[in-house]
Amino acid sequence: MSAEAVRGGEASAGRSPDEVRQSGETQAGQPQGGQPQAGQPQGGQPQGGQPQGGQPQAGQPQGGQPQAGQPRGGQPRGGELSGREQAAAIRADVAERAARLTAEGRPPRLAVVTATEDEASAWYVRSIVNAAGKVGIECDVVDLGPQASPEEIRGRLEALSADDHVNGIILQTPLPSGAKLEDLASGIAPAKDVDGANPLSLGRLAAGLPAFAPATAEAVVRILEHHGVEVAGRHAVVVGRSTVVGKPAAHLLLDRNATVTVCHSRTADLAAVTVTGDILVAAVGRAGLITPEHVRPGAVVVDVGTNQAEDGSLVGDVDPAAAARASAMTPVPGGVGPVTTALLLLHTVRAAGG
Ligand SMILES: Nc1nc(=O)c2c([nH]1)NC[C@@H]1CN(c3ccc(C(=O)N[C@@H](CCC(=O)O)C(=O)O)cc3)C=[N+]21
Repeated sequence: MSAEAVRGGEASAGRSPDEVRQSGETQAGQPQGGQPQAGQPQGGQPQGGQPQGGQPQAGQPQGGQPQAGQPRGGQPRGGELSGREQAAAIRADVAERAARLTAEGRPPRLAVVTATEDEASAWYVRSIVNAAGKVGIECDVVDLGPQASPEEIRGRLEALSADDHVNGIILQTPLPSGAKLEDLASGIAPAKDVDGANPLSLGRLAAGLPAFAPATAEAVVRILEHHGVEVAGRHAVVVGRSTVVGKPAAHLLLDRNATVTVCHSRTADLAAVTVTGDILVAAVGRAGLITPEHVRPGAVVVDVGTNQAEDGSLVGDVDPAAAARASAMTPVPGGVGPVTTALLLLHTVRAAGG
C-alpha cells in the first residue's frame, strides 16, 4: 500500500478487530472468562441516544421535521461530528483507571507488533505510544520489519500472549505479503486482543457475545452515540467489508437496531445504494470515493478513511463537498481517528482489569 492506506481499507482486508455492545443483555467488550470488559459502559443500554432537553442534535430531525432524504429547509447543514473532545474524555477515564492499576502494582501494558514500513501505520504506532505514555500505559513496540515471516510474527504474538506482564496486543496492518491478519491474529490470546483481530473475537462479536471490538469499528458507533445520532430503526449503509472495520461496524450497528446494508467493490451502482442511507459509513481506503451524489440529503456521514493525499495531507474517503448535503459529518482529521486511538487504550486498561 502506498499512497493510500486506511484503517481497514478494502484492499487490505487483512485485519480485524472487534467488540460489541448489545442494546440489552449481553454486553460486548468483555473478554471471555469473567474478564474485565472492553471499553464499554456497563449496564447494557447504549447511551448517548437521545439527550433530553431539546437541544438540536446532529443528524436527528427535530420534532417530526425533515427526515434524511428530504430537503431540510432551514435546518443547519454540514454539522461537524468531531471526535477530539470525546477522545479526550475517554483518555481522561483511561488515565484514572491506569493510575489505579499502577498503584495496585499491576501497571497496564500494551504491545504493538509491527512488520511494515507503511506510513499510516507508522503514524498510528507513534500516536499510540505517545497517547499511552500520557495516560500511564506502558507500551512496547515490537518492530519485526517488513521482511518478517508469518511464522516469526505468529511466534511473537504467542510469546506476548503468554507474557503475564502484557495486557493488550495489537498487530499492525498492513502485513508483509503472504501474511494474513485473520490467520496470524489467532495467535493473540482473546483476553489480550484489544483490537479484536482474532477471528474468535469477530465471531463472538457477530454472535452477540462479549469480545473486544476493533477499535476503529467501535469508534464509528461511539461517535454517533456521543453526538446523539439515533441509530435504531434507521438505515445504515456501510461501504467497505474489511475484517477490521466494515464487517464489525455492520455488526455493531445491527446490535443497535439499525437496518444495515454493506457495500463493497463489487456492488453494482454504489451511489444508488448509498443514497438510501440515513447513516453512511465510508470505510474503503480511497480518497474521495464518496462524492456528494452518494449522499442522501440530510444523512449523517462517518468517514473512516485516512488516506494520504499527494501533498502529504490526510484525507478521508469522503469528498469534503459532501458535507453540504449531509446533516452532519465526521471530519478527517479529527473525527474517527482520535476516538480509535483512545478506545484502543481503553481496551488495554480493561484487559488489565481496570
Ligand atoms: N491492526 C490495525 N488496526 C488499526 O486500527 C490500524 C492499523 N492496524 N494499521 C494502520 C491503520 C491506521 N490507523 C489510524 C488510526 C488513527 C488515526 C488518527 O487518529 N489520525 C488523526 C490525524 C493524523 C494526521 O494528522 O496525520 C486524525 O484522524 O485526526 C490515523 C490512522 C489505524 N490503523
